[in-house]
Amino acid sequence: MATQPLALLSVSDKSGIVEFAQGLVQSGFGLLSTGGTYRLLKENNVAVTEVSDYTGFPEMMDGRVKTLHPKIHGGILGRRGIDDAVMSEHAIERIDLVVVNLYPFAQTIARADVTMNDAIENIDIGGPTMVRSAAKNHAHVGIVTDPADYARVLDALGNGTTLSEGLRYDLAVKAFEHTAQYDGMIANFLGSRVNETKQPETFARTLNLHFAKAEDLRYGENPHQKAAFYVEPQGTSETQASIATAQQLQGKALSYNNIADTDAALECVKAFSMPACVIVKHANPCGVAVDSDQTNAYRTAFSTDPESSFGGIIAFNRPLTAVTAKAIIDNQFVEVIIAPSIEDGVLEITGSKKNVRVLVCGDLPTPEARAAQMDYKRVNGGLLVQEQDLGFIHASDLKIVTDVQPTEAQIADLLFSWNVAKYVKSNAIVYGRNQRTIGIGAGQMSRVNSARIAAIKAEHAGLVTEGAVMASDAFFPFRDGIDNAAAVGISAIIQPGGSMRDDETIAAANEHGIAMVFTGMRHFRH
Ligand SMILES: NC(=O)c1ncn([C@@H]2O[C@H](COP(=O)(O)O)[C@@H](O)[C@H]2O)c1NC=O
Repeated sequence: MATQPLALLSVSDKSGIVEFAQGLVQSGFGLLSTGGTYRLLKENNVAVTEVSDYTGFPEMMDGRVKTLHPKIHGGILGRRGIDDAVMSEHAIERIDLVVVNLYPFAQTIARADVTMNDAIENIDIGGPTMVRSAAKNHAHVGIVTDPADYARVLDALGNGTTLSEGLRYDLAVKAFEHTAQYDGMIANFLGSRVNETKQPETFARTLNLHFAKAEDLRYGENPHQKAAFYVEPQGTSETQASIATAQQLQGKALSYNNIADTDAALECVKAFSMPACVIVKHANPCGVAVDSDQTNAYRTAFSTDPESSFGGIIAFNRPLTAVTAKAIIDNQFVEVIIAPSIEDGVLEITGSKKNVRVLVCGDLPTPEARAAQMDYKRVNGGLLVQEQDLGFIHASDLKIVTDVQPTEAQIADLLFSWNVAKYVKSNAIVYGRNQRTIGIGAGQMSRVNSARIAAIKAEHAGLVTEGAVMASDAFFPFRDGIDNAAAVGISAIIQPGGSMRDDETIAAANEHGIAMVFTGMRHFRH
Protein backbone atom coordinates (compact mmCIF):
# COMPACT_ATOMS: atom_id res chain seq x y z
CA MET A 1 0.00 0.00 0.00
CA ALA A 2 0.94 3.58 -0.48
CA THR A 3 2.51 5.45 2.40
CA GLN A 4 0.37 8.48 1.70
CA PRO A 5 -2.47 9.13 4.17
CA LEU A 6 -5.68 7.36 3.25
CA ALA A 7 -9.24 8.60 3.09
CA LEU A 8 -12.00 6.01 3.35
CA LEU A 9 -15.20 6.78 1.47
CA SER A 10 -18.37 4.75 2.09
CA VAL A 11 -21.60 6.59 1.46
CA SER A 12 -25.24 5.76 0.85
CA ASP A 13 -26.12 9.30 -0.25
CA LYS A 14 -23.70 9.63 -3.13
CA SER A 15 -24.45 13.24 -4.00
CA GLY A 16 -21.25 15.22 -4.52
CA ILE A 17 -19.02 12.27 -3.66
CA VAL A 18 -17.24 12.09 -7.05
CA GLU A 19 -16.19 15.75 -6.97
CA PHE A 20 -15.20 15.44 -3.32
CA ALA A 21 -13.11 12.33 -4.04
CA GLN A 22 -11.39 14.11 -6.94
CA GLY A 23 -10.56 16.99 -4.59
CA LEU A 24 -9.16 14.60 -2.00
CA VAL A 25 -6.91 12.94 -4.58
CA GLN A 26 -5.66 16.36 -5.63
CA SER A 27 -4.93 17.17 -2.00
CA GLY A 28 -2.73 14.07 -1.76
CA PHE A 29 -4.96 11.36 -0.29
CA GLY A 30 -5.03 7.77 -1.43
CA LEU A 31 -8.63 6.49 -1.48
CA LEU A 32 -10.27 3.35 -0.10
CA SER A 33 -13.89 2.65 -0.78
CA THR A 34 -16.71 0.12 -0.36
CA GLY A 35 -18.57 -1.67 -3.19
CA GLY A 36 -21.15 0.81 -4.52
CA THR A 37 -19.09 3.90 -3.75
CA TYR A 38 -16.00 2.25 -5.25
CA ARG A 39 -17.83 1.43 -8.48
CA LEU A 40 -19.13 4.99 -8.85
CA LEU A 41 -15.67 6.45 -8.30
CA LYS A 42 -14.11 3.99 -10.74
CA GLU A 43 -16.71 4.81 -13.39
CA ASN A 44 -15.63 8.43 -12.99
CA ASN A 45 -11.95 7.58 -13.33
CA VAL A 46 -11.05 8.37 -9.75
CA ALA A 47 -8.03 6.39 -8.49
CA VAL A 48 -9.39 4.24 -5.66
CA THR A 49 -8.72 0.88 -3.96
CA GLU A 50 -11.62 -1.33 -2.94
CA VAL A 51 -11.75 -2.03 0.81
CA SER A 52 -11.99 -5.78 0.16
CA ASP A 53 -8.72 -5.67 -1.82
CA TYR A 54 -7.06 -3.83 1.04
CA THR A 55 -8.32 -6.12 3.85
CA GLY A 56 -8.13 -9.32 1.82
CA PHE A 57 -11.71 -10.13 2.86
CA PRO A 58 -14.64 -9.87 0.47
CA GLU A 59 -17.76 -7.93 1.36
CA MET A 60 -20.14 -10.59 2.57
CA MET A 61 -23.61 -11.36 3.91
CA ASP A 62 -25.29 -8.94 1.50
CA GLY A 63 -23.21 -6.07 2.76
CA ARG A 64 -23.67 -6.77 6.47
CA VAL A 65 -19.88 -7.08 6.70
CA LYS A 66 -17.80 -4.74 4.54
CA THR A 67 -15.56 -2.56 6.64
CA LEU A 68 -15.65 -4.38 9.99
CA HIS A 69 -11.98 -5.39 9.90
CA PRO A 70 -8.95 -4.58 12.11
CA LYS A 71 -7.09 -3.12 9.12
CA ILE A 72 -9.89 -0.57 8.78
CA HIS A 73 -10.59 0.12 12.45
CA GLY A 74 -6.93 -0.10 13.44
CA GLY A 75 -6.14 2.42 10.69
CA ILE A 76 -8.79 4.79 12.03
CA LEU A 77 -8.38 4.24 15.77
CA GLY A 78 -4.60 3.86 16.02
CA ARG A 79 -3.02 6.60 18.14
CA ARG A 80 -0.38 8.25 16.01
CA GLY A 81 2.94 8.16 17.90
CA ILE A 82 1.71 5.45 20.34
CA ASP A 83 0.36 2.65 18.19
CA ASP A 84 2.73 3.02 15.22
CA ALA A 85 4.67 -0.16 15.96
CA VAL A 86 1.62 -2.39 16.25
CA MET A 87 0.14 -0.83 13.13
CA SER A 88 3.27 -1.53 11.19
CA GLU A 89 3.53 -5.08 12.60
CA HIS A 90 0.05 -5.84 11.17
CA ALA A 91 0.45 -3.83 7.96
CA ILE A 92 -2.20 -1.36 9.05
CA GLU A 93 -2.09 1.91 7.11
CA ARG A 94 -3.18 5.24 8.62
CA ILE A 95 -6.67 6.30 7.61
CA ASP A 96 -6.72 10.03 8.29
CA LEU A 97 -10.07 10.93 6.83
CA VAL A 98 -13.36 8.99 6.98
CA VAL A 99 -16.28 9.99 4.78
CA VAL A 100 -19.42 8.06 5.64
CA ASN A 101 -23.14 8.60 5.52
CA LEU A 102 -25.47 5.92 6.71
CA TYR A 103 -28.12 3.60 5.30
CA PRO A 104 -31.34 5.61 4.85
CA PHE A 105 -33.19 4.32 7.90
CA ALA A 106 -35.43 7.43 8.22
CA GLN A 107 -36.58 7.25 4.61
CA THR A 108 -37.12 3.49 4.89
CA ILE A 109 -39.39 3.67 7.95
CA ALA A 110 -41.28 6.64 6.48
CA ARG A 111 -42.62 4.32 3.74
CA ALA A 112 -46.23 3.30 4.39
CA ASP A 113 -45.53 -0.32 3.36
CA VAL A 114 -42.31 -0.76 5.36
CA THR A 115 -41.80 -4.22 6.81
CA MET A 116 -39.83 -5.09 9.92
CA ASN A 117 -37.29 -6.80 7.65
CA ASP A 118 -36.82 -3.66 5.52
CA ALA A 119 -36.20 -1.66 8.65
CA ILE A 120 -33.73 -4.16 10.10
CA GLU A 121 -31.75 -4.40 6.86
CA ASN A 122 -31.51 -0.61 6.81
CA ILE A 123 -29.86 -0.46 10.21
CA ASP A 124 -26.31 0.51 9.31
CA ILE A 125 -23.67 -1.19 11.46
CA GLY A 126 -20.34 -0.77 9.72
CA GLY A 127 -20.99 2.91 8.96
CA PRO A 128 -21.70 4.10 12.52
CA THR A 129 -18.81 1.96 13.74
CA MET A 130 -16.40 3.83 11.46
CA VAL A 131 -18.03 7.16 12.29
CA ARG A 132 -17.61 6.53 16.01
CA SER A 133 -14.03 5.26 15.60
CA ALA A 134 -13.02 8.33 13.63
CA ALA A 135 -14.85 10.72 15.94
CA LYS A 136 -13.21 9.15 18.98
CA ASN A 137 -9.80 9.53 17.36
CA HIS A 138 -10.46 13.08 16.17
CA ALA A 139 -7.09 14.08 17.59
CA HIS A 140 -5.72 12.53 14.38
CA VAL A 141 -8.63 11.74 12.09
CA GLY A 142 -11.24 13.82 10.27
CA ILE A 143 -14.81 12.49 10.01
CA VAL A 144 -17.24 13.80 7.40
CA THR A 145 -20.86 12.63 7.69
CA ASP A 146 -22.69 15.36 5.80
CA PRO A 147 -22.30 16.07 2.05
CA ALA A 148 -22.94 19.74 2.93
CA ASP A 149 -19.48 19.73 4.56
CA TYR A 150 -17.54 18.55 1.50
CA ALA A 151 -16.80 22.06 0.26
CA ARG A 152 -15.58 23.40 3.59
CA VAL A 153 -13.40 20.33 4.15
CA LEU A 154 -11.74 20.71 0.72
CA ASP A 155 -11.26 24.41 1.41
CA ALA A 156 -9.69 23.67 4.76
CA LEU A 157 -7.37 21.00 3.31
CA GLY A 158 -6.04 23.39 0.71
CA ASN A 159 -3.48 21.31 -1.09
CA GLY A 160 -2.59 19.20 1.93
CA THR A 161 -3.96 16.29 3.92
CA THR A 162 -4.25 17.89 7.35
CA LEU A 163 -7.32 19.45 8.91
CA SER A 164 -7.05 21.84 11.82
CA GLU A 165 -7.67 20.55 15.32
CA GLY A 166 -10.69 22.84 15.62
CA LEU A 167 -12.33 21.52 12.46
CA ARG A 168 -11.63 17.89 13.39
CA TYR A 169 -13.27 18.48 16.78
CA ASP A 170 -16.27 20.20 15.19
CA LEU A 171 -16.71 17.35 12.71
CA ALA A 172 -16.38 14.78 15.50
CA VAL A 173 -19.13 16.44 17.57
CA LYS A 174 -21.31 16.54 14.47
CA ALA A 175 -20.57 12.85 13.89
CA PHE A 176 -21.67 11.85 17.40
CA GLU A 177 -24.80 14.01 17.03
CA HIS A 178 -25.48 12.15 13.79
CA THR A 179 -25.08 8.65 15.28
CA ALA A 180 -27.08 9.67 18.37
CA GLN A 181 -29.95 10.78 16.16
CA TYR A 182 -29.63 7.62 14.05
CA ASP A 183 -29.67 5.25 17.02
CA GLY A 184 -32.49 7.29 18.60
CA MET A 185 -34.60 6.73 15.49
CA ILE A 186 -33.91 3.00 15.57
CA ALA A 187 -34.79 2.76 19.27
CA ASN A 188 -37.99 4.75 18.71
CA PHE A 189 -39.00 2.53 15.78
CA LEU A 190 -38.28 -0.80 17.43
CA GLY A 191 -39.39 0.44 20.85
CA SER A 192 -42.86 1.23 19.51
CA ARG A 193 -43.17 -2.39 18.33
CA VAL A 194 -42.57 -4.32 21.51
CA ASN A 195 -45.90 -6.14 21.65
CA GLU A 196 -46.16 -9.76 20.55
CA THR A 197 -47.36 -8.96 17.03
CA LYS A 198 -44.83 -6.12 16.63
CA GLN A 199 -47.64 -3.80 15.56
CA PRO A 200 -46.70 -0.12 15.86
CA GLU A 201 -47.93 1.71 18.94
CA THR A 202 -48.06 5.49 19.27
CA PHE A 203 -45.70 5.75 22.22
CA ALA A 204 -42.36 3.94 22.17
CA ARG A 205 -40.80 2.34 25.25
CA THR A 206 -38.30 5.19 25.48
CA LEU A 207 -38.51 8.59 23.87
CA ASN A 208 -35.43 9.73 21.98
CA LEU A 209 -35.77 13.27 20.74
CA HIS A 210 -33.27 15.11 18.62
CA PHE A 211 -33.36 18.89 18.51
CA ALA A 212 -30.63 21.21 17.28
CA LYS A 213 -29.91 24.53 18.94
CA ALA A 214 -31.08 27.33 16.66
CA GLU A 215 -29.90 30.08 18.97
CA ASP A 216 -29.11 31.11 22.50
CA LEU A 217 -31.74 33.51 23.76
CA ARG A 218 -30.98 36.60 25.82
CA TYR A 219 -32.95 35.06 28.69
CA GLY A 220 -35.97 32.86 29.36
CA GLU A 221 -39.45 33.70 30.52
CA ASN A 222 -37.78 36.03 33.03
CA PRO A 223 -34.41 37.77 32.89
CA HIS A 224 -32.87 35.55 35.61
CA GLN A 225 -33.57 32.38 33.56
CA LYS A 226 -31.10 31.24 30.89
CA ALA A 227 -32.69 29.99 27.69
CA ALA A 228 -32.12 28.71 24.17
CA PHE A 229 -34.31 27.76 21.22
CA TYR A 230 -33.92 24.22 19.86
CA VAL A 231 -35.58 23.12 16.65
CA GLU A 232 -36.30 19.82 14.95
CA PRO A 233 -33.66 19.12 12.29
CA GLN A 234 -35.16 19.85 8.88
CA GLY A 235 -36.68 16.89 7.21
CA THR A 236 -37.33 14.94 10.42
CA SER A 237 -40.76 16.39 11.04
CA GLU A 238 -43.87 17.22 9.09
CA THR A 239 -43.89 20.66 10.66
CA GLN A 240 -45.02 23.16 8.06
CA ALA A 241 -45.16 26.92 8.40
CA SER A 242 -43.97 27.01 11.96
CA ILE A 243 -42.23 29.45 14.25
CA ALA A 244 -39.23 27.09 14.02
CA THR A 245 -38.94 27.41 10.25
CA ALA A 246 -40.15 31.01 9.86
CA GLN A 247 -37.77 33.58 8.42
CA GLN A 248 -37.31 36.87 10.22
CA LEU A 249 -37.15 39.79 7.78
CA GLN A 250 -36.92 42.69 10.19
CA GLY A 251 -36.48 43.64 13.83
CA LYS A 252 -34.33 42.64 16.76
CA ALA A 253 -33.88 39.04 17.88
CA LEU A 254 -36.94 37.21 19.13
CA SER A 255 -37.14 36.67 22.86
CA TYR A 256 -38.26 33.47 24.60
CA ASN A 257 -41.74 34.93 25.18
CA ASN A 258 -41.92 36.27 21.61
CA ILE A 259 -41.27 32.77 20.28
CA ALA A 260 -43.89 31.17 22.53
CA ASP A 261 -46.51 33.83 21.76
CA THR A 262 -45.81 33.87 18.02
CA ASP A 263 -46.27 30.10 18.01
CA ALA A 264 -49.61 30.51 19.81
CA ALA A 265 -50.78 33.18 17.35
CA LEU A 266 -49.68 31.26 14.25
CA GLU A 267 -51.20 27.96 15.38
CA CYS A 268 -54.49 29.74 16.16
CA VAL A 269 -54.71 31.54 12.81
CA LYS A 270 -54.16 28.19 11.05
CA ALA A 271 -57.58 27.13 12.37
CA PHE A 272 -59.34 29.47 9.89
CA SER A 273 -59.71 28.93 6.17
CA MET A 274 -61.04 32.45 5.47
CA PRO A 275 -58.67 35.44 5.83
CA ALA A 276 -58.15 35.92 9.55
CA CYS A 277 -56.18 37.93 12.06
CA VAL A 278 -55.21 36.73 15.54
CA ILE A 279 -53.68 38.99 18.17
CA VAL A 280 -51.99 37.17 21.05
CA LYS A 281 -50.84 38.42 24.42
CA HIS A 282 -49.25 36.12 27.01
CA ALA A 283 -50.04 33.02 24.93
CA ASN A 284 -53.79 33.82 24.76
CA PRO A 285 -55.67 35.26 21.81
CA CYS A 286 -57.02 38.66 22.92
CA GLY A 287 -58.70 39.42 19.61
CA VAL A 288 -59.59 37.32 16.57
CA ALA A 289 -61.53 38.19 13.44
CA VAL A 290 -62.29 36.70 10.04
CA ASP A 291 -62.96 39.10 7.17
CA SER A 292 -62.42 38.95 3.42
CA ASP A 293 -60.67 42.32 3.82
CA GLN A 294 -57.45 41.74 5.78
CA THR A 295 -57.24 45.27 7.16
CA ASN A 296 -60.78 44.99 8.48
CA ALA A 297 -59.87 41.64 10.05
CA TYR A 298 -56.99 43.34 11.86
CA ARG A 299 -59.02 46.38 12.97
CA THR A 300 -61.84 44.18 14.23
CA ALA A 301 -59.52 41.80 16.08
CA PHE A 302 -57.82 44.81 17.68
CA SER A 303 -61.11 46.36 18.76
CA THR A 304 -61.93 43.30 20.93
CA ASP A 305 -59.37 44.34 23.49
CA PRO A 306 -57.24 47.35 22.54
CA GLU A 307 -55.63 47.44 25.99
CA SER A 308 -54.31 43.88 25.82
CA SER A 309 -53.36 44.17 22.13
CA PHE A 310 -50.76 46.80 23.03
CA GLY A 311 -47.39 45.09 22.56
CA GLY A 312 -49.11 42.03 21.13
CA ILE A 313 -48.15 39.45 18.52
CA ILE A 314 -50.21 39.54 15.33
CA ALA A 315 -50.65 36.59 12.97
CA PHE A 316 -52.33 36.41 9.57
CA ASN A 317 -53.16 33.44 7.37
CA ARG A 318 -52.83 35.40 4.13
CA PRO A 319 -49.92 37.43 2.70
CA LEU A 320 -49.57 40.67 4.66
CA THR A 321 -50.59 43.67 2.56
CA ALA A 322 -48.97 47.07 2.76
CA VAL A 323 -52.35 48.58 3.67
CA THR A 324 -52.69 46.27 6.69
CA ALA A 325 -49.08 46.86 7.71
CA LYS A 326 -49.74 50.62 7.70
CA ALA A 327 -52.96 50.17 9.67
CA ILE A 328 -51.01 48.28 12.36
CA ILE A 329 -48.02 50.60 12.52
CA ASP A 330 -50.22 53.72 12.68
CA ASN A 331 -52.40 52.18 15.34
CA GLN A 332 -50.38 50.36 17.96
CA PHE A 333 -47.14 49.16 19.46
CA VAL A 334 -46.58 45.63 18.16
CA GLU A 335 -43.83 43.15 19.03
CA VAL A 336 -44.14 40.63 16.18
CA ILE A 337 -46.10 40.32 12.94
CA ILE A 338 -46.13 36.91 11.23
CA ALA A 339 -47.77 36.00 7.92
CA PRO A 340 -47.25 33.40 5.17
CA SER A 341 -45.51 36.11 3.10
CA ILE A 342 -45.47 39.88 2.67
CA GLU A 343 -46.37 42.09 -0.23
CA ASP A 344 -44.02 44.68 -1.73
CA GLY A 345 -43.71 47.77 0.39
CA VAL A 346 -44.47 46.14 3.75
CA LEU A 347 -40.93 46.36 5.09
CA GLU A 348 -40.65 50.03 4.21
CA ILE A 349 -43.72 50.65 6.36
CA THR A 350 -42.86 48.37 9.28
CA GLY A 351 -39.24 49.57 9.09
CA SER A 352 -40.34 52.98 10.34
CA LYS A 353 -40.55 51.26 13.74
CA LYS A 354 -37.26 49.42 13.73
CA ASN A 355 -37.99 47.12 16.64
CA VAL A 356 -41.04 45.57 15.01
CA ARG A 357 -40.18 42.01 14.15
CA VAL A 358 -41.60 40.79 10.83
CA LEU A 359 -41.60 37.07 10.09
CA VAL A 360 -42.74 35.05 7.09
CA CYS A 361 -43.55 31.37 7.45
CA GLY A 362 -44.68 30.20 3.99
CA ASP A 363 -48.12 28.96 2.99
CA LEU A 364 -50.24 27.53 5.79
CA PRO A 365 -51.86 24.11 5.50
CA THR A 366 -55.66 24.14 5.36
CA PRO A 367 -57.19 23.63 8.82
CA GLU A 368 -58.09 20.04 8.16
CA ALA A 369 -54.83 19.10 6.41
CA ARG A 370 -52.70 19.79 9.45
CA ALA A 371 -50.59 16.83 10.56
CA ALA A 372 -50.73 16.29 14.33
CA GLN A 373 -47.34 16.68 15.96
CA MET A 374 -46.57 15.51 19.48
CA ASP A 375 -47.03 17.97 22.31
CA TYR A 376 -44.57 17.84 25.21
CA LYS A 377 -44.98 19.27 28.67
CA ARG A 378 -42.17 19.02 31.21
CA VAL A 379 -43.15 18.16 34.76
CA ASN A 380 -40.63 17.76 37.53
CA GLY A 381 -38.98 14.41 36.87
CA GLY A 382 -40.89 13.60 33.72
CA LEU A 383 -42.38 14.54 30.41
CA LEU A 384 -46.05 14.44 29.46
CA VAL A 385 -46.53 13.53 25.82
CA GLN A 386 -49.74 13.80 23.84
CA GLU A 387 -50.91 14.38 20.31
CA GLN A 388 -51.45 18.02 19.44
CA ASP A 389 -55.11 19.05 19.76
CA LEU A 390 -56.24 19.34 16.15
CA GLY A 391 -59.77 18.08 16.76
CA PHE A 392 -62.03 19.87 14.28
CA ILE A 393 -65.79 20.30 14.53
CA HIS A 394 -68.11 20.80 11.53
CA ALA A 395 -71.70 22.03 11.57
CA SER A 396 -72.81 18.44 10.91
CA ASP A 397 -71.13 17.29 14.16
CA LEU A 398 -73.23 19.61 16.31
CA LYS A 399 -76.04 18.23 18.46
CA ILE A 400 -78.77 20.77 19.12
CA VAL A 401 -80.01 20.14 22.65
CA THR A 402 -82.44 23.01 23.22
CA ASP A 403 -85.97 23.81 22.08
CA VAL A 404 -84.65 26.92 20.36
CA GLN A 405 -82.78 26.02 17.18
CA PRO A 406 -79.72 28.10 16.26
CA THR A 407 -79.92 30.07 13.00
CA GLU A 408 -77.36 29.51 10.25
CA ALA A 409 -75.63 32.76 11.16
CA GLN A 410 -75.48 31.67 14.79
CA ILE A 411 -74.00 28.30 13.80
CA ALA A 412 -71.27 30.08 11.81
CA ASP A 413 -70.50 32.28 14.82
CA LEU A 414 -70.62 29.33 17.21
CA LEU A 415 -68.06 27.45 15.11
CA PHE A 416 -65.88 30.57 14.83
CA SER A 417 -65.96 31.10 18.61
CA TRP A 418 -65.33 27.41 19.21
CA ASN A 419 -62.23 27.57 17.00
CA VAL A 420 -60.93 30.49 19.04
CA ALA A 421 -61.73 28.83 22.38
CA LYS A 422 -59.51 25.90 21.39
CA TYR A 423 -56.50 28.27 21.59
CA VAL A 424 -57.49 30.04 24.81
CA LYS A 425 -56.11 28.74 28.11
CA SER A 426 -58.69 26.94 30.22
CA ASN A 427 -61.16 27.75 31.51
CA ALA A 428 -61.91 29.41 28.18
CA ILE A 429 -65.00 31.43 27.38
CA VAL A 430 -65.29 33.25 24.07
CA TYR A 431 -68.11 35.61 23.10
CA GLY A 432 -68.37 36.16 19.36
CA ARG A 433 -70.58 37.65 16.69
CA ASN A 434 -70.23 38.18 12.93
CA GLN A 435 -66.99 36.15 12.81
CA ARG A 436 -65.21 38.25 15.40
CA THR A 437 -64.52 38.03 19.09
CA ILE A 438 -66.51 40.27 21.42
CA GLY A 439 -64.92 39.19 24.71
CA ILE A 440 -62.49 36.49 25.82
CA GLY A 441 -62.19 35.07 29.34
CA ALA A 442 -59.01 33.01 29.74
CA GLY A 443 -57.17 30.92 32.28
CA GLN A 444 -59.54 31.20 35.24
CA MET A 445 -59.95 28.48 37.81
CA SER A 446 -63.72 28.67 37.53
CA ARG A 447 -65.67 28.70 34.28
CA VAL A 448 -68.23 31.17 35.51
CA ASN A 449 -65.45 33.64 36.31
CA SER A 450 -64.09 33.31 32.76
CA ALA A 451 -67.62 34.12 31.53
CA ARG A 452 -67.75 37.16 33.82
CA ILE A 453 -64.35 38.35 32.59
CA ALA A 454 -65.36 37.95 28.92
CA ALA A 455 -68.39 40.17 29.62
CA ILE A 456 -66.31 42.75 31.52
CA LYS A 457 -63.80 42.88 28.67
CA ALA A 458 -66.55 43.34 26.09
CA GLU A 459 -68.04 46.17 28.11
CA HIS A 460 -64.63 47.73 28.58
CA ALA A 461 -64.06 47.71 24.81
CA GLY A 462 -67.50 49.22 24.21
CA LEU A 463 -68.77 46.04 22.53
CA VAL A 464 -72.32 44.79 22.88
CA THR A 465 -72.82 41.24 24.14
CA GLU A 466 -76.56 41.30 23.51
CA GLY A 467 -77.21 38.78 20.75
CA ALA A 468 -73.62 37.43 20.71
CA VAL A 469 -72.84 33.70 20.94
CA MET A 470 -70.71 31.98 23.58
CA ALA A 471 -68.18 29.12 23.30
CA SER A 472 -66.96 27.18 26.30
CA ASP A 473 -63.93 24.87 25.95
CA ALA A 474 -65.44 22.35 28.38
CA PHE A 475 -68.89 21.53 29.74
CA PHE A 476 -70.66 23.71 32.28
CA PRO A 477 -70.73 21.86 35.58
CA PHE A 478 -73.59 24.03 36.87
CA ARG A 479 -76.33 26.17 35.37
CA ASP A 480 -74.73 29.39 36.71
CA GLY A 481 -72.59 29.73 33.54
CA ILE A 482 -75.78 29.70 31.43
CA ASP A 483 -77.59 32.12 33.76
CA ASN A 484 -74.59 34.41 33.57
CA ALA A 485 -74.61 34.26 29.76
CA ALA A 486 -78.32 35.04 29.70
CA ALA A 487 -77.75 38.06 31.95
CA VAL A 488 -75.46 39.60 29.31
CA GLY A 489 -77.76 38.74 26.40
CA ILE A 490 -76.00 35.68 24.90
CA SER A 491 -78.27 34.14 22.26
CA ALA A 492 -76.55 30.81 21.52
CA ILE A 493 -74.01 28.56 23.24
CA ILE A 494 -71.56 25.94 22.02
CA GLN A 495 -70.00 23.56 24.52
CA PRO A 496 -68.90 19.90 24.61
CA GLY A 497 -71.72 18.64 26.88
CA GLY A 498 -71.13 15.55 28.98
CA SER A 499 -71.70 16.94 32.46
CA MET A 500 -73.68 15.01 35.07
CA ARG A 501 -75.89 18.09 35.16
CA ASP A 502 -76.38 18.58 31.40
CA ASP A 503 -80.15 18.37 32.04
CA GLU A 504 -79.93 21.40 34.34
CA THR A 505 -77.90 23.46 31.87
CA ILE A 506 -80.23 22.51 29.00
CA ALA A 507 -83.23 23.47 31.14
CA ALA A 508 -81.54 26.78 31.99
CA ALA A 509 -80.92 27.50 28.28
CA ASN A 510 -84.54 26.65 27.48
CA GLU A 511 -85.75 28.93 30.26
CA HIS A 512 -83.73 31.81 28.85
CA GLY A 513 -84.65 31.09 25.22
CA ILE A 514 -81.00 30.41 24.35
CA ALA A 515 -80.08 27.95 21.60
CA MET A 516 -77.42 25.47 22.73
CA VAL A 517 -75.35 22.91 20.80
CA PHE A 518 -73.03 20.17 22.04
CA THR A 519 -69.82 19.28 20.20
CA GLY A 520 -68.97 16.07 22.06
CA MET A 521 -65.36 17.28 22.02
CA ARG A 522 -63.47 19.17 24.74
CA HIS A 523 -60.61 21.59 24.19
CA PHE A 524 -58.80 21.98 27.50
CA ARG A 525 -55.55 23.90 27.11
CA HIS A 526 -53.40 24.24 30.20
N1 LIG B 1 -21.30 -3.64 7.03
C1 LIG B 1 -20.28 -2.83 6.94
O1 LIG B 1 -19.22 -3.20 7.29
C2 LIG B 1 -20.48 -1.50 6.33
N2 LIG B 1 -19.49 -0.65 6.14
C3 LIG B 1 -20.00 0.47 5.57
N3 LIG B 1 -21.34 0.32 5.44
C4 LIG B 1 -22.28 1.27 4.83
O2 LIG B 1 -22.35 1.00 3.45
C5 LIG B 1 -22.81 2.17 2.76
C6 LIG B 1 -22.04 2.34 1.48
O3 LIG B 1 -22.13 1.19 0.73
P1 LIG B 1 -21.68 1.13 -0.79
O4 LIG B 1 -20.41 1.88 -0.88
O5 LIG B 1 -21.56 -0.30 -1.08
O6 LIG B 1 -22.79 1.78 -1.60
C7 LIG B 1 -22.60 3.34 3.72
O7 LIG B 1 -23.87 3.82 4.07
C8 LIG B 1 -21.90 2.72 4.91
O8 LIG B 1 -22.31 3.33 6.12
C9 LIG B 1 -21.68 -0.89 5.93
N4 LIG B 1 -22.94 -1.39 5.91
C10 LIG B 1 -23.70 -1.74 6.92
O9 LIG B 1 -23.51 -1.99 8.01
